[in-house]
Amino acid sequence: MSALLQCLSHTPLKGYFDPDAAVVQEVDGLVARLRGEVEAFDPDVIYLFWPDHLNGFFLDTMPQFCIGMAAESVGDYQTTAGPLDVPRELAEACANAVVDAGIDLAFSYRMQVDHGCAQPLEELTGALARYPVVPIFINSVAPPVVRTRRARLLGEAVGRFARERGQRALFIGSGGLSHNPPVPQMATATDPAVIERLINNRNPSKEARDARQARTIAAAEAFTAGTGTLHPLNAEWDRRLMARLAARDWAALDAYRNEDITADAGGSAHEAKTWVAAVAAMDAACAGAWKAEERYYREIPEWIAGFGALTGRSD
Ligand SMILES: O=C(O)/C=C/c1cccc(O)c1O
Ligand SMILES: [Fe+2]
Repeated sequence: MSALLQCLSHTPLKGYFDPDAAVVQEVDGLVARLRGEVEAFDPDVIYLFWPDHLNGFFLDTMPQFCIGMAAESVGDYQTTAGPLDVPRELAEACANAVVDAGIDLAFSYRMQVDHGCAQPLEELTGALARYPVVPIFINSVAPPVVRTRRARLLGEAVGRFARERGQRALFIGSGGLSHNPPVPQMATATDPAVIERLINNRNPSKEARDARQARTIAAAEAFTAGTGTLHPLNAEWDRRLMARLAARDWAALDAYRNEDITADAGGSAHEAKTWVAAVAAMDAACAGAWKAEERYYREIPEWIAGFGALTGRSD
């Protein structure tokens, strides 16, 4: 089967609070190369594993996994608002196959996606709707969150489905690695307004969105200056995870404990489960016949990101 894998960190802080020009140029160069590879591959369909940040999924009902049969971008930070090109029948068939494989997942005919989905789509393909895309949400910010093993099983089920379909498939994992942006948690929230935003903050006003973005930028500035309270980045943790993914060391990957991920790499490092799912999907789609390549890693505090990239190509 002809398949391509691109796992890439995202960050909405690009363009708002940037590192040195040389680093921006380095990442721009990386993204341009990855996009060139996607264009050359010319996928029939993209399966995009993505984490939301309390922009489309809230604590009124938080699924662990959700597949979109139709989806639209909310346009947070610098991402574009508007519809994705979701092939409805394919997404429905994928959901059927995944549930039939024993992975319970929610589904949505009105999925709202944020930068966790829109940024990699725009960066890797040039537009929200350049290619048909099946968006697959993994809860990564609202505990309890799934273990890595469940993300692997989800990915494998999607990969087996893609293999049966036989289309040229691009698998994307968006997010991670170690990082801890200022996302409020129900366990520690005391302000009723914050609690209400956690439970339901769909379609906020422009002022509310701008205020949230300003809070994130201020947190990034303090983090970079060493005066913030955010969990530090952890390059060693990130590099080890990337090596295990590249080696498809499922025993080691399945053994990650959620409490260790939070303690070692920060609350939003759970986003790396999108990489686990995407690598597992690639592995199942190719029946193991593919090669992984670690493409990039750098700690970028300005972007609150252990920033990495991993590519896989079918043999
Ligand atoms: O949702 C937000 O407001 C911020 C999200 C964020 C910040 C920094 C790095 C990331 O990967 C994020 O998703
Ligand atoms: Fe994120």
